[in-house]
Amino acid sequence: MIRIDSLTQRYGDLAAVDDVSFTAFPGRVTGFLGPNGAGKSTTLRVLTGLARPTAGRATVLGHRYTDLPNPGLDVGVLLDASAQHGGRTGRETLALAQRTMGLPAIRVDEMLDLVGLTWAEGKRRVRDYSLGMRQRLGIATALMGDPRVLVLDEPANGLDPAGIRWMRDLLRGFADDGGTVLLSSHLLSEIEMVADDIVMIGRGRIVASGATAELLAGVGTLVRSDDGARLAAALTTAGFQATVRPDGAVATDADPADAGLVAFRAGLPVTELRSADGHGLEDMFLELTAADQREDSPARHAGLTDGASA
Ligand SMILES: Nc1ncnc2c1ncn2[C@@H]1O[C@H](COP(=O)(O)OP(=O)(O)OP(=O)(O)O)[C@@H](O)[C@H]1O
Repeated sequence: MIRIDSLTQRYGDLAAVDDVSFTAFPGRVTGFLGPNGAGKSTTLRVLTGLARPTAGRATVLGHRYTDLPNPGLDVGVLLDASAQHGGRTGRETLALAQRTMGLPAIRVDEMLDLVGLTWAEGKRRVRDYSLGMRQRLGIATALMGDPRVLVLDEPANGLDPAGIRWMRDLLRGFADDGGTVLLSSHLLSEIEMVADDIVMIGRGRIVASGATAELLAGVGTLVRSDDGARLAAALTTAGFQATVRPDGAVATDADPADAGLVAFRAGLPVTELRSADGHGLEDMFLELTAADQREDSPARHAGLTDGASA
């Protein structure tokens, strides 16, 4: 299990991570989703002891990462595959990790096999690896100590479609065996395919979190009039959740009949009214991110911003 509790990380005036709380549970893949600069890497750096937080706490299996005696045996980490030492061969990279963790030398060959790097590729220097090969090598290092928790920052970067499927199957298998997986991505399609739970972050704050299926089901109804802001306000006043999408339509948890009635009572002619089922996570992600970037948006009052446990 991974717990992030009221985590804040400031750089000068910027709150790169602003009071973020969520939990990643065993047996589940938790997708940490957000646009560039949202605060994902900063959160993962604090979680893995590379940065000290301004406030709050991040723990793996109940401990701070830096308090784990041999962290590689508990948590596998891949933060930046391109940062691996270019002068070492893949095999040397793995051998270093194997010795650091006090594991038998056979683990090097086992891990090369597991991630689909050949004997010849293992002998090549990392600087001659493609990004996809570096991701595979990074995964091999992360899995070396047979950990119960995996923390991965954008692991699909550089992988070809077959590699992406391989990664997805690997993470699924790891979680199905009882492991905890936290992976960050700005690729909605990637997260949607693999994550049981999603934590969405925008500008350092959680904008939504929960089971992937529930987040999708929560989209509800789409209603449009010529004044989206007034319509959203009327729906919110009537006790419904409502978010103005970038295209001006309002997404609400009211059913279509209630949404139509609220618009009628507010004197707003409805130009479109339909179930929003079938909207992909991408729409929702864009809505929530856009909403997060507007101060005092309806979404901020819609119960989607409480940073509840995933
Ligand atoms: N060491 C630092 N000093 C100052 N600002 C920083 C530092 N590290 C990160 N930031 C800023 O904090 C914010 C969050 O960055 P972070 O790298 O955590 O985002 P991210 O969600 O991982 O984005 P990406 O998908 O682009 O990797 C950004 O505005 C970034 O410029």
